[in-house]
Amino acid sequence: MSKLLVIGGAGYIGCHMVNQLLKAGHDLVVLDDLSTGFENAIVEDDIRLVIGDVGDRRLLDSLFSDEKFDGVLHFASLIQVGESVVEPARYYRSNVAKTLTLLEAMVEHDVGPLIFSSTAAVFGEPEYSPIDEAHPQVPINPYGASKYMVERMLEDFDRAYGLKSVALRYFNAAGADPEGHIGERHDPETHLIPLALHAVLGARPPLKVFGRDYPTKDGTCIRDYIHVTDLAEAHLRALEYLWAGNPTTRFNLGNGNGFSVQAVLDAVERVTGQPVPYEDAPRRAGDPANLVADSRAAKSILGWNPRYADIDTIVAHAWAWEQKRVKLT
Ligand SMILES: NC(=O)c1ccc[n+]([C@@H]2O[C@H](COP(=O)([O-])OP(=O)(O)OC[C@H]3O[C@@H](n4cnc5c(N)ncnc54)[C@H](O)[C@@H]3O)[C@@H](O)[C@H]2O)c1
Ligand SMILES: O=c1ccn([C@@H]2O[C@H](COP(=O)(O)OP(=O)(O)O[C@H]3O[C@H](CO)[C@@H](O)[C@H](O)[C@H]3O)[C@@H](O)[C@H]2O)c(=O)[nH]1
Repeated sequence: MSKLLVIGGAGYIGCHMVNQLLKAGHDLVVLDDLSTGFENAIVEDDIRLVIGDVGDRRLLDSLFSDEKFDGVLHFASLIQVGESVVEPARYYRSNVAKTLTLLEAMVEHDVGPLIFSSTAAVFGEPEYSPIDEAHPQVPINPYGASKYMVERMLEDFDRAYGLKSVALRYFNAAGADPEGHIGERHDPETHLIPLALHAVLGARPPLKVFGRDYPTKDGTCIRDYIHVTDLAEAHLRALEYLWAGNPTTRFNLGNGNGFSVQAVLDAVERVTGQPVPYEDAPRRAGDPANLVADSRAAKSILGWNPRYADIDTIVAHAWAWEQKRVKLT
């Protein structure tokens, strides 16, 4: 059993990670400021939740003095691309400066290794597809740039101070815990699958399809949707990889299958048995036409094998969660 610090563990991906780490028998402390997360997303008993900011150096010093951690998983970040263009200062402060504070504290207290939540947005407009780890990194918005900067810091911190890390670049995180206890809860919600499900439930106005004039088969944008449980599994594998003494690196995480916005709406109709109310809308600024991962490195090096690659399964798990949420409210 290892002792782990999960930062941002009350958020969407973090709470699925907490669930999986507990199932794997690890001992956890969650640090979260609850700015976008939910205390009741941590459904398990006996977890120490520290409510605080990852940029609070005194808090980190006391946490790292109190407990001896075998690793840190860092999910805490601002995550909205559009907002990052309008408020870059907040994004660089939150995602870069606060992460730097964390890295400094980890080095000083000799804590490691680190698993960092990165994103496909570090690549910008793709030059080829599927996107592998060698693809040039030219982020086109402050959100992607902030994650790219942290990736660079991680390389430098390894070289200079020996801090070992893996940056995991998620493509489109989707779905929910197959057992139905937890799921996606962003406020405001900006992601396609929950918005389409909310439109089916009548909880929101019709979904806006952002652009039908992309150079794709049906004119809508293509993305690689990866189940949140499979993402969590990759973190466990990445921890084991680092504990085995392997070097600092980064991996792209997706299924390698692209689904257009229209194909996702078709899947939502198949799963819910109801049409998705939608209207066509102009393109959303900053959306690349096609983002699909080449995850062969994660598969061969980490032994990662996504279990829920089927888009209907991903949507079905999200649908089960959304129906439960509606009953809860
Ligand atoms: N959702 C996706 O599709 C996606 C895709 C690629 C990468 N990511 C990355 O995955 C990570 C998690 O994303 P998510 O969708 O779960 O987001 P989320 O907003 O649901 O979770 C983030 C969590 O971090 C906490 N947090 C934010 N700032 C904090 C701070 N300063 N101190 C302490 N806690 C703080 C929030 O309260 C929240 O619980 C992020 O780093 C994001 O950039 C997400
Ligand atoms: O109301 C909506 C919402 C989304 N879309 C489209 O659906 C696709 C997926 O959009 P969304 O679910 O918002 O995800 P992305 O914008 O692809 O971004 C996600 O995936 C990125 C990596 O691929 C991460 O960096 C981001 O954090 C994460 O939000 C895009 O083509 C959008 O244009 C719509 O047409 N209508």
